[in-house]
Amino acid sequence: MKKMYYDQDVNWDVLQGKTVAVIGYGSQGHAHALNLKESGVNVIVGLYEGSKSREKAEAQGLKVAAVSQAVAVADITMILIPDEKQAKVYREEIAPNLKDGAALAFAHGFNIHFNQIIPPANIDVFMVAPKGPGHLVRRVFTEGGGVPCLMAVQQDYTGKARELALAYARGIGGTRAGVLVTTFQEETETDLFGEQAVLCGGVTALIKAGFETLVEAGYQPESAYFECMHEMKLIVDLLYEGGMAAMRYSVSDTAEYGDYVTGPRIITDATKAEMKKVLAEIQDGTFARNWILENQANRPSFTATRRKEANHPIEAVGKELRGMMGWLKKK
Ligand SMILES: NC(=O)C1=CN([C@@H]2O[C@H](COP(=O)(O)OP(=O)(O)OC[C@H]3O[C@@H](n4cnc5c(N)ncnc54)[C@H](OP(=O)(O)O)[C@@H]3O)[C@@H](O)[C@H]2O)C=CC1
Ligand SMILES: CC[C@](O)(C(C)=O)C(=O)O
Ligand SMILES: [Mg+2]
Ligand SMILES: [Mg+2]
Repeated sequence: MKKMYYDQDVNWDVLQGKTVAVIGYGSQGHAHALNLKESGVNVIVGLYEGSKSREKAEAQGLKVAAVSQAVAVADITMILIPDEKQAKVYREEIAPNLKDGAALAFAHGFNIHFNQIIPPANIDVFMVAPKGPGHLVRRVFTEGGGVPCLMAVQQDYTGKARELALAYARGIGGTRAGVLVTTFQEETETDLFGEQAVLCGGVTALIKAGFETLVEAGYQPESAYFECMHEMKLIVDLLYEGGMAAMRYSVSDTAEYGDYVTGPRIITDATKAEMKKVLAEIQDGTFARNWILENQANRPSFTATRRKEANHPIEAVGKELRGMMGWLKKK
């Protein structure tokens, strides 16, 4: 197995006396800022004038400043605003304020790998990319655990970039779970592939196809929802905790037999061939170009699809059923 880095491998001293500017206070931003602060790091959150997030960050005990001011006082600037907004904010507010020898950090390699941000030579550039949604990076940390991270160094101007990245990963809880060294290219391509083909695109397409098949055959939507969406989390929890063996141990032998004979009829060689095409379009920049152009055109296709997806019948029945689950309402 490749070397994995854990808490005991970290030189925590490299963060002593340093200030981290966390730019953005959304999914990843709030998790990084709060986890770092609770790990004893001096954090300042950078937001724009009139940002909706300001009140929340301040209420949670964080210092907040304009992006330019936060970068100017920071030793490490972690960019945690949406990928499609990063290049403009970098050009206008971050680049002019970066100190010689400071570090610029990312949680995803898109803008560096696809040349949307080209940093100057006199800074460190690293990535700490949690392999999980920001709200879970925060929740798991408060429960004493961590989310595994990928770590990469693109520029090592100070000679300390790797130590700094590892210490940063510890500050957000990553080295509790394990940190793997990678490159910006590998993280960018695997992350885009994973979210499109498996984690987000693949899973939602599978759930919708299952739900529609049952409802179109005359079964109750509530029953189809429990079967295809609600129980997905409970099955995935077992995969998370103990791999496929733990899931197959807990389900009935009838389910395990069905898993073996039917799974390969659903995800076929044709599905894998399509996955390879998706990966090729990520690798050759086609996906990145389409996403950048979609944003330049003010997201017509993204907005229309988001609206259509929100109106899928599984969302209406799910909302009603989840409304009766008191423990979910509290979250
Ligand atoms: N979401 C995730 O779990 C993961 C994300 N990543 C990566 O992390 C990065 C951040 O993604 P994510 O957390 O989803 O981002 P979000 O969409 O959650 O970021 C929203 C935050 O950015 C702020 N923001 C928006 N525009 C600006 C601006 N011009 N200046 C300052 N702040 C601004 C928003 O403020 P307001 O609300 O006031 O508009 C809000 O606080 C990306 O690179 C992404 O690929 C990596 C792993 C997982
Ligand atoms: C799976 C989606 C993700 O890559 C993530 C939570 O890791 C993202 O970009 O949000
Ligand atoms: Mg990801
Ligand atoms: Mg991603």
